[in-house]
Amino acid sequence: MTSRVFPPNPDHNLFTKCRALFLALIVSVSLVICCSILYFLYHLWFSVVHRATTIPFDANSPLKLQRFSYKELKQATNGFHTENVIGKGGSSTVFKGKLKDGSFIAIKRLDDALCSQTEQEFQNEFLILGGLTSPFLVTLLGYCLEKNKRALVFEYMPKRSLQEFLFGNENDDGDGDGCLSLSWERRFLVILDVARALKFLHLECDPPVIHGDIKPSNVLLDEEYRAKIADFGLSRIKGDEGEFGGNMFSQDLGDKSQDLGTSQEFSGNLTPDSSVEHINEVDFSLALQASSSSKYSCRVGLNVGALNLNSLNYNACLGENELIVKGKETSSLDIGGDDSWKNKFVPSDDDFSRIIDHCKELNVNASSVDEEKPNEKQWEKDWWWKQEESEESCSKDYVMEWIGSQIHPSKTDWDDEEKNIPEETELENSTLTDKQDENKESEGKKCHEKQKKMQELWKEEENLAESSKKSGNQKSLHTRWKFYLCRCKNFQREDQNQNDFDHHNGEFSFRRGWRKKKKKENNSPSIIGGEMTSGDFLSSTTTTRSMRGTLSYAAPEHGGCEGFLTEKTDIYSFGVLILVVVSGRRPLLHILESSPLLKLEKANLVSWCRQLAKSGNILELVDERLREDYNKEQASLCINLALSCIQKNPELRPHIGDTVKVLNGDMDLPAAFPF
Ligand SMILES: Nc1ncnc2c1ncn2[C@@H]1O[C@H](COP(=O)(O)OP(=O)(O)OP(=O)(O)O)[C@@H](O)[C@H]1O
Repeated sequence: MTSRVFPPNPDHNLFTKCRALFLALIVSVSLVICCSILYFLYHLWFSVVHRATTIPFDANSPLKLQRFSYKELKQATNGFHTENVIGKGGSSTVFKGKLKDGSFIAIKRLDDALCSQTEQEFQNEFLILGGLTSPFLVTLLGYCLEKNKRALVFEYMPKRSLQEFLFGNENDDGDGDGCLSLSWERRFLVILDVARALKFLHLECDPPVIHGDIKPSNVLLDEEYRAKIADFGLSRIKGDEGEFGGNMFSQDLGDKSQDLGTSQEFSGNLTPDSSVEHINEVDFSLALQASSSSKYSCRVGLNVGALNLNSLNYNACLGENELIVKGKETSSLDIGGDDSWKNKFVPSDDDFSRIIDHCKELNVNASSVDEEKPNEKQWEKDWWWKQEESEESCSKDYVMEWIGSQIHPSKTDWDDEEKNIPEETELENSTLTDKQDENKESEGKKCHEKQKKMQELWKEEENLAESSKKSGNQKSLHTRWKFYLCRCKNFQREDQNQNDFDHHNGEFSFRRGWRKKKKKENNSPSIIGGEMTSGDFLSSTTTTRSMRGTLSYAAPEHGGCEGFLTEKTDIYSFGVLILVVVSGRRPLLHILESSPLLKLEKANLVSWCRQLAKSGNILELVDERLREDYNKEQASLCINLALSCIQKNPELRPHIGDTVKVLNGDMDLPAAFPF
């Protein structure tokens, strides 16, 4: 029987082929999808990991500044030799350099260990200052960007900073250049220059730029001692409905370069704003009553307080010869008519934990620090201590100053001083005939008396805290201060033997935190000689990282709120700066180490000035070193202007256009305003 062979079914073959093809297609598509997902995830991971240390930054986009190679800068500074160091910031060192053409430059080199904060400030300065040209601003000439190397190149300011001129420099070689070089005429011109610089930023830039960190170390002097403003790391560009600054620049500059907004346009080479004329016509007294509907009101600041920076699209792009910065607000800035924005003033637990971080920077043992948490409401209230005019506030100011001094490494701490007292008493009982010892003894007594006074103040503060506790309130600020003070004291003690930090040469500042200070012989460390103030200490704990100007110069409404900057915050700082320039004193002095005759009230320059104004004796504030060699009319004008600038209510502070007019003699100060 023969078997029957069936011919192959062509349909079946086709079906099999199609199926194989289909499977192959599915597999390859799946593979492509998987690969894409893996690729995407890898990129996501890569950007997240790298974002933690550096931030995407497209240096080619915004400005036409000279790009220096690191090698060039190295050559200009003799390999970044320490001899060429002319300044030190929180995360940067400033070098003097000489270019091949013989011209001098100042190079701000960021420390190698870049963190996002430092990079943000770098970008901020690069983008904001790089787009501005004014004789009252330090010119940014160029930059260097190589791997993790970052540097900004500025015009060199031969007379360095106003801070150094007023208070000397720890690195000063004692060549006689010091505060005495600043005659009254120079001081007055410095004040005028700073006012003009602010006028340029606030009124002649559209949108306005808010410097945000006006203080003597950021005012640099040229050969003729004319002042220019520097350090735009914390600056902000203000729009009608918000402000733009470092955070935004840094966060998404690279990512959002295609994402053009339209609502703000910022021109680097600006022409005067037409509204300036209008503002100039406003009567000064009316200006003091500026309503919140004013273009220059602090309404924006309130909005900014509630502004979520992440809700902004931002872009910077280069026009033909100018910087165009565009921003777009994509979400409502509604503050809801409530006080929620105020919460921005209140330091979070993070802020408090930052003090511990600062202490950690001292290589200290923070193991036991985890107790109390701030009472937010109380904190907000206490923030105003420094601004109140009452006697109580004065003592509080001083208490805060004193707290600052207590954690200053150069200051013997409370307990140690107490321990010293019996020693002095022993000396008293011994056969002391030596005159020197007698002096020591009386000094010891004076010191002891002051300590007692301070302890009484402390008790008063504690009693207040206790009573507020009993009445249902939570812990108040001063107890927290004491708590943190104790911590810091402990930290210091525990850390005394650490080799890698020289306490006696350390200093603390807002931006820097604790850092080493160059040792100088015969330079007894003191709060007066150093930069440390209670403000510094307070600010380190009450503020977010980006609010790092010295607290003494920071307006009360700034209050530790990130981004809460308006023109009026600059005006406040300017007011304090005027007082500092006129008096030749720091805003907060350390009483125990200054003249024993110095009264408590005088420790806080702002409070003291207000008191003098009340008693009609403001000229007492003028630097004694000027003796009678100053223009009394100008001095009292400056002090009165400063008083109007440091008013508690931002809206009552004058506009910068008016302050320039007043200084130029083109406008009178109002006869009276509340101190
Ligand atoms: N262009 C310059 N010419 C001369 N000296 C300068 C110049 N720029 C800065 N300095 C010096 O360097 C110091 C620190 O500079 P700058 O304030 O810009 O650094 P920073 O890191 O922002 O410091 P800080 O943390 O104090 O704000 C200044 O106080 C000044 O003495």
